[in-house]
Amino acid sequence: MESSGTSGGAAARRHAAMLGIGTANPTGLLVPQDVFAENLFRVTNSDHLPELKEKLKRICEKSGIERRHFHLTEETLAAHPELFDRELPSLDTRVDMTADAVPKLAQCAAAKAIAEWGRPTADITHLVFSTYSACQAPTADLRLATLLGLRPTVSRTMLSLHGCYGGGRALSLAKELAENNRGARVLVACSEMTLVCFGAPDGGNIVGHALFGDGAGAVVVGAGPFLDGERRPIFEMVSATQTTIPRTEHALGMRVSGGGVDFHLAIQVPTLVGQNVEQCLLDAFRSAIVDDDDGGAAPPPSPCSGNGNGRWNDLFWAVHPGGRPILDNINKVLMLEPEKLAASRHVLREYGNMSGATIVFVLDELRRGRSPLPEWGALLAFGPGITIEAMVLRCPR
Ligand SMILES: CC(C)(COP(=O)(O)OP(=O)(O)OC[C@H]1O[C@@H](n2cnc3c(N)ncnc32)[C@H](O)[C@@H]1OP(=O)(O)O)[C@@H](O)C(=O)NCCC(=O)NCCSC(=O)CC(=O)O
Repeated sequence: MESSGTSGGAAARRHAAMLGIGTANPTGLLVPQDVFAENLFRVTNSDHLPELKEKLKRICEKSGIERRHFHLTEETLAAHPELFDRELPSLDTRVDMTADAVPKLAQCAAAKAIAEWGRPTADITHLVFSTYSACQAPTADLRLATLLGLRPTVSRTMLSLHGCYGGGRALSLAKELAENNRGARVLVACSEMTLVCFGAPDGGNIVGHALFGDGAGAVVVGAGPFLDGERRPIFEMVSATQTTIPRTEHALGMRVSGGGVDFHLAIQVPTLVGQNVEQCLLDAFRSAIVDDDDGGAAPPPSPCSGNGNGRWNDLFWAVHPGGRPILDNINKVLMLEPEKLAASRHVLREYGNMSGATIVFVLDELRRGRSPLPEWGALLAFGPGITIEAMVLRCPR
């Protein structure tokens, strides 16, 4: 596998850290998963496809999801039949609707992250925005910067169509920006809305219907020295790697067409992720170097095989819950105790797969947990490529 790693250069570096985390969901619709198939087939006039409806019900039952939030309401769908009638062109409608809704949802999450961070919005120096819903320029990051009142000098980067690894990539980029620009404070925002891919169910998109939901996550990232009023770091971002699994380009993908964004999810995705994840983790831990001036912190656990010695269980885990079998496979390959993936399963259950934003929900859930976290942890996110983002995290004592 091709793997690129960043740990930040010479010794005595200051690792970037997450200084504020916020999440948001649209207020439009909260749909319980057990009525999702009935609702979807009714509102899209698809009840003439009973076998497909039964299949969607089976998939929903096995999804590990209990409810999902959506921006689209039944009223909006009634006014815009092009959003579910694939004979009608709908890209204009989708572009118009997402142009405002996607950055506004990001604004809700970002406002929470900035409030927790504790410094004025004007202190944000960089913005990294990730979404699979960006179809026009100026891009959604500029709209978000305007909504938040960021400085005109804020340095913006837009990540488009990275899918579920967009959150991991944005955090990794934020780490590099923070560690290499003294005083930088980077706002990461991921905002995902299914209205860009919503359509009447057909055989090709049935799993996506059962999985994806709407949500936004935001994180303020900075490296020391820390400023007056800043809260103490939530998670230190010690090292990060990105790995592409060779010859899997066709397994997972998105494509913009006249009818919006189509998702392709091959049935092999959970197996492919399971087969490759441990090597990515080993690479990420190998590139982790601890600061000399780190206050006497123990070094990260040395890379280890999951075959029996159980060291992976010494960590806390922030894993993108791409789907229940993905979590099951990771659990099995790394021989994790069941509670290690509890935060990921909780987010999957309560919100579904919100693509790139999901990892921020998992981080938020982890730090809110009742019991203290172990010192060291691992973040994993996956998406088209197949691309795996891995990051070594440290929970400051
Ligand atoms: C769909 C599932 C809930 C089904 O659960 P199980 O696999 O345990 O159950 P199962 O084997 O009985 O399958 C139930 C039915 O779903 C069908 N099925 C399963 N996976 C399918 C797929 N990828 N495409 C089409 N059909 C699929 C099976 O054939 C079966 O059909 P029948 O009942 O007719 O026999 C699960 O496989 C799942 O969550 N898969 C998605 C994982 C995934 O690819 N996630 C990545 C999301 S994208 C992401 O996170 C990154 C990104 O987008 O960037």
